[in-house]
Amino acid sequence: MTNIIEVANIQKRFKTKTVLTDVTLSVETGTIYALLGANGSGKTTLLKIITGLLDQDNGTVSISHLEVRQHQQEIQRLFSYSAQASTVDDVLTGHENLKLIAKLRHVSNPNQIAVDLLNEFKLSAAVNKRVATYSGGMRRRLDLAMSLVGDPEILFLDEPTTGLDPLSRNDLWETIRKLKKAGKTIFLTTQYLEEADLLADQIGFLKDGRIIETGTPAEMKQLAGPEKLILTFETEQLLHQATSQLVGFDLSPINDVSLSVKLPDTVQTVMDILSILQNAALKPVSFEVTAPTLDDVFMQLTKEV
Ligand SMILES: Nc1ncnc2c1ncn2[C@@H]1O[C@H](COP(=O)(O)OP(=O)(O)OP(=O)(O)O)[C@@H](O)[C@H]1O
Repeated sequence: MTNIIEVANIQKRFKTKTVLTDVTLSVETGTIYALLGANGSGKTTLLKIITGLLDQDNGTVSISHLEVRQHQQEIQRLFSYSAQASTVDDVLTGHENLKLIAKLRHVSNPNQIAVDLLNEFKLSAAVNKRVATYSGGMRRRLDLAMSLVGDPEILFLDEPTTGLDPLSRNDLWETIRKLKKAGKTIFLTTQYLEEADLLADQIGFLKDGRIIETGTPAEMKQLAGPEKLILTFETEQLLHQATSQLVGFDLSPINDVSLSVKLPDTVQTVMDILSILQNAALKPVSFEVTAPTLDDVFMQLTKEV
């Protein structure tokens, strides 16, 4: 696998405000990279720098081994950029919007491209309707369709599902997955942990102008610690008895009748614990193994030190 995007030591300040301190990341060809960060953490600024819309103060960006600032024109053919604010024209229909972009990008047969993309993005029913009448989900789908005119290798999507209802969000996730299957490289920004978890091959966590953690969703979740076993007993007294039997395990009380146990080796530790409880005739009313979520990691990483 080769890296199609390489970002090294990017710094950016607006007047006296430093937004990006030192950002380094890379994206493998044909994968989805999710840049995760809170509001105002600098995601859009970084995206604009990577796509050459904004100049950095320091550091380098290359796409397909070409330095972005030196090769603006060659690079622009390789990617599309879907900004947070929709760029579709409200007074035009979906078909007209697509045809216009196709003409601007000098694509042959703009009419056919528009028809094909409207079909692909389930917008054919609205082909002759003005975009002003579209729902948020349809508008985002049209945005994405427009970004595919000219068949770019890389798609930059700035918060693609912000403001969408859960159904439209799911639809869009499905579309993004399909685009990856078709070989596209996708770089998206998001505030949604679930989105990063479900879509990304790699997540970069942006905070205080740096990527403070990076990894697969599974690796990121490991930062929040191992899985836990939640045990619930019928009475407080039974819980006390169980606690005194489970010496040497990493226990934390949850409430009067429940506790959690950290599981360094999930299956073995659960078997050991249940066997100890069985021998002591202490039957819990329920037990559940819980995996850490990206929410746990987010909480941990955004905690002020
Ligand atoms: N042109 C500008 N001039 C001055 N400050 C700016 C400019 N653009 C962005 N900023 C500031 O830089 C910081 C990062 O903004 P940016 O839009 O990159 O964050 P973000 O992570 O994309 O946030 P959001 O999720 O809210 O879109 C913010 O504090 C913002 O006010």
